[in-house]
Amino acid sequence: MEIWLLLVIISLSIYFLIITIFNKFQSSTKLPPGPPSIPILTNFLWLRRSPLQIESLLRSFIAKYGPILPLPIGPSPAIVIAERSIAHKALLQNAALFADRPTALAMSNIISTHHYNLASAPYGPLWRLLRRNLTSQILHPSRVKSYARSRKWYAMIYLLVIMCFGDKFDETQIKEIENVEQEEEFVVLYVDTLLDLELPDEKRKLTDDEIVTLCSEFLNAGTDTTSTTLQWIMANLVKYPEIQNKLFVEMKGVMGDGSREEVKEEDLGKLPYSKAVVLEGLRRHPPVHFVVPHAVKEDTELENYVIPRNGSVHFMVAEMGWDSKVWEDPMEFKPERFMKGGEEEEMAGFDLTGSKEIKMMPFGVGRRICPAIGLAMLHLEYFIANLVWRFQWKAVDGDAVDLAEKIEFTVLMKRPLKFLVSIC
Ligand code: HEM
Repeated sequence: MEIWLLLVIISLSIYFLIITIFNKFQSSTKLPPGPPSIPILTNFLWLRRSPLQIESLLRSFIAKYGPILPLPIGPSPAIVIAERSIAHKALLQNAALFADRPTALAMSNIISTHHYNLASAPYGPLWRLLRRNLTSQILHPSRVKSYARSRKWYAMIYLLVIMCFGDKFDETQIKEIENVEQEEEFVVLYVDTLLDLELPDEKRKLTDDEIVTLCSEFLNAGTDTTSTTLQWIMANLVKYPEIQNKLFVEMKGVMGDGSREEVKEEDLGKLPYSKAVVLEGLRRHPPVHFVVPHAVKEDTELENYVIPRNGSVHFMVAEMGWDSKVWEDPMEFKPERFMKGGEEEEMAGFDLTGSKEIKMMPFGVGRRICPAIGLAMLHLEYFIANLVWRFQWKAVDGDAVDLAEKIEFTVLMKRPLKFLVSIC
C-alpha cells in the first residue's frame, strides 16, 4: 500500500477515535441503552452491511433494547426512533427543537453548494425563505392544479413509468409523452422565483450554482419517490387482480360507458377506493424507510434520555406504518382498511400529517414534512386511476410478482415488475 494512503487511513482512524471517545464521554450516561460498541471496529462492521441488513439488525436491537436506541455508526451520536408516540413527541410536540439537520460532511457541502438546498438547510432563516418560496410559488394548491390540467408534470412521471416498466407502451404513446416539454416550463418558473430571492444574513442573491442545486434537488426529490411508489402499487394490482378489478368497477361508476379516455383531476374526489389504494401503497411500501436525518440544536430530553446536539436522529418510517397495534395484518396489502368500516373508519379524514397521532408517516411529519405532499398524492391518484382505466395489467404466467426489496436512493423492487398489459 502507498505510504500516503496508509498515513491518511491512520490519521482518519485517530480522528474518528478521538471524536467518538469525546462524544461518548460527553453523553454516554444519558444516551438510551443500546448494543455494546467498540470505537472504529463497530463502525467498520456496521458499514460493511447493506442498508437492508442494517434495518433488520436494528429491528432485533429494538426488540431487545426498546424503540429508541443509539446507532453505533459514524463519529457523532446517532439516535434511532422506531415508535409512533415517541416520533409524535419529538416531531410534533417539540417540533421546532427537532427540525434541524445534522451538520453536512465536507463532501456533501461540495455537492449541495453549502446548504443552498432545502432538505439539508439548517432550521433557520435560510430554510424558511427557501421553503416558503417553494410552497407559496411552486407548490401552492392553485399552481398544483394548473400543472395537473396541463398534464405536463404527469408526462415527466410517465417517462419514469416507461423507464420502470420497459417497453410496455406502444411507440405513438411514447412519442406523445416525450413531446411534452414539461421540465422546461417548471424549471423556468422555479428559476424565476429563485432569482428574486435575497438571502437573509448575507444580503445577496443566489448564485447560478446555488440555483442549479435547488432545481436539481426539486427534480430528484420529486421523481424517484413518486415513481417508486407507483411501481409498488402497480405490483400489488398485478399480484391481486381482485383489487385492480374493484378499482376498475369504481371508475366505471364515475366515468360511464368508457367513451371518456382520461380520468380528470376533478374525477379523483369521487374515487375513494382509488385513494385508499394509494394510501395503502404508501403505508405498506413507503419509498423511503427513514426520513432525511434530523438533528437538535441543543441537548434535548426525550423519554428521559438526552438527544445530543452534535448528533443525528433517524425516524423509522416503515416500522411505524407496519405497527400491528394500529394495523391488522400489517404486511398484507388491504386498501379496504382505509374505507368506511375498515380500520380507518373514514378514509377522507385520514390525516397524513399525524397531527393528533402518527399512524404512518411516509412524507415525514412536523416542520420538515415533505412540502410536496399535496402534489405527490395528486400525481399518484391520477396515475393509478388512468393506468387502470386505460389498461388491464396481468401477471406473466409462471413469473409471480415478487415483493422483495432492495435499497438504492429509494426502496425498490429487487426483481423488477413483469406484467402483460392490454388496452381496456
Ligand atoms: C410519493 C412521493 C414522496 C414521498 C413519499 C416523499 C417523502 C419525503 C420525506 C419522507 C421527506 C423528509 C421529511 C423529514 O425530513 O422529516 C421529504 C422531504 C422533502 N421532499 Fe418529499 N416526498 C415525495 C415527493 C416529493 C416531491 C414530488 C417533491 C418536489 C416536487 C418533494 C420535495 C421534497 C423536499 C424539497 C423535501 C425537504 C423538505 C425540508 O427539509 O424542509 N418530495 N419528502
